[in-house]
Amino acid sequence: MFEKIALVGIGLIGSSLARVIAREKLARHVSISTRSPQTLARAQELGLGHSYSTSAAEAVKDADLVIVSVPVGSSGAVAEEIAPALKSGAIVTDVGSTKGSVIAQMSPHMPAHVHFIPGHPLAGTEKSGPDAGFADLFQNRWCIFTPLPGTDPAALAKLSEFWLRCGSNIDTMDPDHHDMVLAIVSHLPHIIAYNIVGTADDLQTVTKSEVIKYSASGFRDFTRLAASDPTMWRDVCLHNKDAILEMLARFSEDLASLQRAIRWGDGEKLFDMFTRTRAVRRSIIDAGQEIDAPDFGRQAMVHPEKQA
Ligand SMILES: NC(=O)C1=CN([C@@H]2O[C@H](COP(=O)(O)OP(=O)(O)OC[C@H]3O[C@@H](n4cnc5c(N)ncnc54)[C@H](O)[C@@H]3O)[C@@H](O)[C@H]2O)C=CC1
Ligand SMILES: O=C(O)C(=O)Cc1ccc(O)cc1
Repeated sequence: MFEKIALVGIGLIGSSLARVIAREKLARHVSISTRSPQTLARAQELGLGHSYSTSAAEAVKDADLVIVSVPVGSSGAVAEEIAPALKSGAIVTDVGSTKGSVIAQMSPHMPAHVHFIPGHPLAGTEKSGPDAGFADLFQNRWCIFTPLPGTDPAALAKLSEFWLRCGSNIDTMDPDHHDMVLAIVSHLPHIIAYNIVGTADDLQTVTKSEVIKYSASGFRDFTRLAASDPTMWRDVCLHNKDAILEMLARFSEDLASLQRAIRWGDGEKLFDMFTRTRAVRRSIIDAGQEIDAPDFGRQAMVHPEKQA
C-alpha cells in the first residue's frame, strides 16, 4: 500500500501497527522513531521495522504515511519536529485518545503540502511499551477519523483502506462529538477505576493484603484499568478536560441519587436501575454479534446470552 511508513512512538499502539503492517505487507519500508534510546533499542531487538532513529524528523523523511503514536500531551512537540521533514503529499495521522486537543496542537504545524487526518483506534489494553503490542489488536475494532474541513477525499480513502487492512471498522465524527462520546465510554471508566483502587489502597481498617487476597472479580476488573499507563492517562485527563468534567458532574449526580436510594431503603429504585443497566450490556453483546459473526454459520454462533 505504501512505499514507506514512519511510526513515531513505538509503544503498545505503535508496535501493534508495526506488527500488523509487517503481517499484511502494507509497506516496503517501516521507519521507527521514539525519544528514548532504550525503547528504540528494544524495538530494534524485536525487529519491528527497517530503520530506527531517536529523531522523528529523520524517520519521517520520504515517508508516504506518518503515524504519530505518542501520549496526547506530546503531539504538538512531535508535529513541530517533523513538519520541516515531511514529504509533499504525505498522509500524517495520529492515534490519540482525545481529538480536539490533538488537532489544536498539531494542525498549526502541518504544512499545506501534506494531508493531516486525525484518527483514533478504539483498541488497546492496560499494557504499554513495544513488547506489549500484537498484530491482532485492531481486529474488529472501530477506528474513528475526525477529518478537518477540506480534507482530500482520496487521502481519507487511502487511510481508511489502511485501517481496514489492519482489521478495523471505520467511522468518521466531529472532534468535539468524539471527545464527548469517549469521555463517557472510555475516559470516565478509567478515572473511576483509578479512584476505586486508590480508595481501597487508602483503607486503614482493611489491610492491603486483604484487598489482594479477597478481591472478587468486580474489583479485579477495576485493577486492570487502573494499571494503565500513568503518563497516557494524565495526558487524556488534561486534554479532554471539559468533556470529562461534564461527564463527571452527571456521574456524581447519579451516584448521589443511588446513595439516597440505599440510605432510604428504596429497593424499587435500585431494582429498576439495575434492570435498565443490564439491558445496556445485552445491547453491547448483540451489537458485537453483528460485527464479529461471519455471514456463514450465523445460527451456530449466536451467543448463549443472546439465546437466553
Ligand atoms: N493504550 C491504549 O490502550 C490506547 C492508546 N491510545 C493512544 O495512543 C497513543 C500511544 O499510546 P500507547 O502506545 O498505549 O503508549 P505507550 O506508552 O505504550 O507508548 C508511547 C510511545 O511514545 C513515545 N514517546 C513519548 N513521548 C514522546 C515524544 N515526545 N516524542 C517521541 N516519542 C515519544 C514513548 O517512548 C513510547 O514509545 C496515546 O496518545 C494514547 O492516548 C489509543 C488507543 C488505545
Ligand atoms: O484496556 C481497555 O479496556 C481500554 O479501554 C483500552 C483503550 C484505552 C484508550 C483508548 O483511547 C482506547 C482503548
